[in-house]
Order: sequence, then C-alpha cells, then structure tokens
Amino acid sequence: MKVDLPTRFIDKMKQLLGEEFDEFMASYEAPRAFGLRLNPLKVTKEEWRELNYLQNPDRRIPWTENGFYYKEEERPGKHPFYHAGLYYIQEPSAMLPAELLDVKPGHRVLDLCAAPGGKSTQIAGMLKGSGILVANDNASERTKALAKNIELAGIRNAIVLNEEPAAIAKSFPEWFHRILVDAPCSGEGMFRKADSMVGDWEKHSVQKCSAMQRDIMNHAAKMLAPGGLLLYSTCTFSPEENESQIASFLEEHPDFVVEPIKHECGLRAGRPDWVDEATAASAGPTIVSSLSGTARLWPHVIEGEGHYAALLRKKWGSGATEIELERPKVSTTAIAAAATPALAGKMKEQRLRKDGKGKGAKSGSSASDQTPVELWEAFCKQQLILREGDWGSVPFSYGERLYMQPAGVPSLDGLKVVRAGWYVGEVKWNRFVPSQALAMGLHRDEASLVLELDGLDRDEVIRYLRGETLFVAEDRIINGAGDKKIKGFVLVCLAGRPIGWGKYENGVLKNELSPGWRRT
Ligand SMILES: C[S@@+](CC[C@H](N)C(=O)[O-])C[C@H]1O[C@@H](n2cnc3c(N)ncnc32)[C@H](O)[C@@H]1O
Repeated sequence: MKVDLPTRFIDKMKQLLGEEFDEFMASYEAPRAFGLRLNPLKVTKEEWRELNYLQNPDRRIPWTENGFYYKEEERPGKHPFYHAGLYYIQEPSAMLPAELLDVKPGHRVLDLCAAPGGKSTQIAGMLKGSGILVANDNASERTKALAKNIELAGIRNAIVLNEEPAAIAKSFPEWFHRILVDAPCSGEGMFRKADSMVGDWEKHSVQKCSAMQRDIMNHAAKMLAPGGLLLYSTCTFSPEENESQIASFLEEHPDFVVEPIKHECGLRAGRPDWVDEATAASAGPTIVSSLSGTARLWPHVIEGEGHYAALLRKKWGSGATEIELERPKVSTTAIAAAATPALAGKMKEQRLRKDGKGKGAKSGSSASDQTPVELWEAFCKQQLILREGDWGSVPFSYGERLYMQPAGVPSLDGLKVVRAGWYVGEVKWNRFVPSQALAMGLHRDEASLVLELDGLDRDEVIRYLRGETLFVAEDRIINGAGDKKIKGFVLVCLAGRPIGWGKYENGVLKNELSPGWRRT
C-alpha cells in the first residue's frame, strides 16, 4: 500500500534508523496486519477454536495472550460474534501495553487515556470481574464509544469518567495498583492505518504532544500506590515522546524506576542513545541507561504498526505496606440491604436523587413508593438467577438509572461520571427496564428465561440484531426458574453468549435492542 509520508518524518527516521531505514520504509509498502483480541470474559481460546470462525485460528499475535491475526476479508466486525462481545478488533501492536501491566484479579486499575477502550477491555479481561477498573478520557465524545465498548464486552466492574487527570488525582491519591497511560501522541505508528494521521501529525507537533504527555504522567504518578506499576505507551516513534519523555519523568520522580521489559516475541530494546543531549545530561547516566529496559515494536520487525512501552515501578516508601488485594466481599443479599453509596459524582446525564427515587418511580398511572433500587431488586427476583457472592458491587441509583457499583470506590464527588458502575437499567413508568449493558454483562445461566438463537440460522440472528420482532415457539425458551410462566424479559443468546433482551408473550419476541445497539 502507498502512504504519502511527511518529508520531515522520513528525514528524521533515516537519521535515527541508519542501516535499518530501508527495511523500515519497505514496511509501508507491505499489507497491513489485522488483529482481534478474544474477550476472556466471554470465551476461552479452546471455545474459540471450537466455534471455528477464523480461517486460521492459530495465528497468534506473539506478545499477547489472547490476540490473533485475521485476514481483512474475514471482516470480524460484521460477524454476530462481534455483537456478542467475543472479541475486540485492535491493531496488533496496541495489544502490547496492557499485556505488560501485569494486572491481576482484585487490582484497582486506572486507564487514564482510555477511549475508545481497546486497552480497558483488555485490562478488564485480566481482572476477571474482580477488582476495579476506572476508565477515563478527557474527550467527551470519545467517552461514548468507551462506555459502549465496555458494555459490549460485558464488563461489570468499571467506572467511566470524562475528566482531566488533575481532577481525578484529587479523588484517588495513591489509590491504584496499576495505571496505564496510553498517551495522546503524534501517531507516527498510525500512518499506514489511516491517511488522516499524516495530516494530524503535521498539525500536532511532537513538542506539543510531549508537553501534554508530561502533564498527564505527573498526575498519574500521584495516583499510583507505592509498589504499583505505571505503564506508559505511545504509538509513535519519536524519541521526544518516548525515551526522552521517560528520562525527564524519572528525573522529576526519583520514587520511580524502570521495570525492565523482556525483549522477546519481536520486542526490541528502548534506545537510551536517542535521548536528546540536554535531557540526558540533566537526567544522568543511571536513568538514561535504564531506558534500554523499555520496549519498542517496529513495523519492519513484527506484523503490526509499531509501539513504544515503558513499565515503571513506584518504589516502596518507608513503612509502606502491600496494598490490600482482597476482593470486597459483598453478597447478593447485600443488594437488598445496601444503601445508596455515599457518592455523588457530577453525572453527565442526570442529577442524583439522594432519596433513590427516580422521576419514573413517581410518574405513571399508579404512583408507587418503590425506589429504583427496590424495583431493581424485584426485577432480580423475578428475572434473574443470582448466586450468593457473585457480585462484588452495590446498587446505586442516579435519577431513574440504576448502577451496580464496585464496592470500595471512593467518593466521585465533583467528577464528570459517564458510568458510575455497571449500568443495569432504568425506571420507566414505574417499572424496571433492564439495559443492554445488563444483558451483555450477564452469564446465560443468570437469567430466568433464555432464548438461544440458532447459530446456523444466520437469518434469525441478523433479524434480531436489526431490531426485528421474532416469532418463537414457546418450547424454544429455556425456563431456568422452572415454575414460571413463560412471559416477560428473555435473555437472547448466540452460542451461549447474550446479545440483548426480548420481551416474550404468546409466541412473539418483541425486540428490546435500542437503536444504538442494532446492526445497520
Ligand atoms: C492513544 S489514544 C487512547 C487509545 C485507547 N487507550 C485504546 O486503547 O483504545 C489517547 C487518548 O487520550 C485522550 N486524551 C488526550 N489528552 C488527554 C488528557 N489530558 N487526559 C485524558 N485523556 C486524554 C484522547 O482523547 C485519546 O482518546
């Protein structure tokens, strides 16, 4: 493929790469590599192989656990499995940073520049539903895609913010075990992916990006608990935004050190020799030489567009103790007992009603005193089959909207909150209406009524995804509650994974997919 690269970029790369420059340039003529990353919350590698979807299911992306190459013509973004959240389509190199962060179940993780959510969904897979993911982006429009991708992936333990890092740092001092700063950058590694990136590169200078990155990193540093890990990454090649950026950071933050990354699976060492003279002189040789422990992916070495990653550890302070990793123990019975958490973030959509009563709870023909939390509990009893201890979260109403918020989150007061937790539904006309996010986050066996669409009948699946009503014989509805009449909300599944709700009565399944979730 032909890419018109900026002359200034070519000259700079020639100077940096020396003998390797021709190979680097030749990579721009080669076809792009396409990647998808399995969502372990939905499918294991073995199950994926059995689904037999990709022509070559064994083409692993070497530096990731769940990444696979696919051929462009396979178009996985169009497949119904995409709508079931089985995978995320992601540029192969972009799968590296989250993989390096060593996220474990129970961790509190911040993804500070998260939209549209590629790395957040990857991190959530590593958390396996336990711990807390705070996903933030300062671009309001982009947080919509972020929230949707988190919901599509069936993530239950995430909070989505739309904030500047300085604001978050006030609420979460030294709170996170892991932080990812996938920084806004000049995007030199994206030139082959999108022509527009070349124009953007001309507009956003390397210097401007580097100042932004510095500010973001300074705030990230404040939020990391002692002993925690901070992963800084960019999809650009410029040393100013990579090695020099990290050298300056380490100089300003003597409580951080480079945690060396293993240079295997095509990863190359970071380049201390590319740190500019002034920065190198001021940071000193110990810091500069440690930069060889950072990593680069190069498009002429691996199948992918290229990336830079630096893993930094915050040293233990004197007397600091390992921050507690236990998952907060909240049983499902606590759903009934829990009060609304003391949290009143500045939600983007609505203002918090502290009495827990939404507008919907008061409107409608038969006014009732039931709060959204009570209506949600009633819905849980009728429509869901919950297991004791399944949900480490507490219900939280925001106007008519109901969230399950991971237990132990500090006050979000004053922050712009896009999702205060797992958005499970809202009260409309005095009834609880389950959300698409609830459907996507449930396991098939957690719903009382389930319809498994016939995977072989693509037509039925596509009609459902387009928002059409389906006519379904009653004996096809799986009735997990046993004694219940088959009527009401049915969790519609494909290959055992939810894709949305339908409302069933007398052979008719009314489609409950909202327009934003339908396939066009
Ligand atoms: C490289 S992209 C992130 C991609 C994302 N991590 C993913 O994997 O899908 C960088 C993001 O940083 C966001 N951003 C820019 N300045 C920011 C700031 N000061 N604070 C937080 N996010 C910022 C941009 O809106 C953009 O979405």
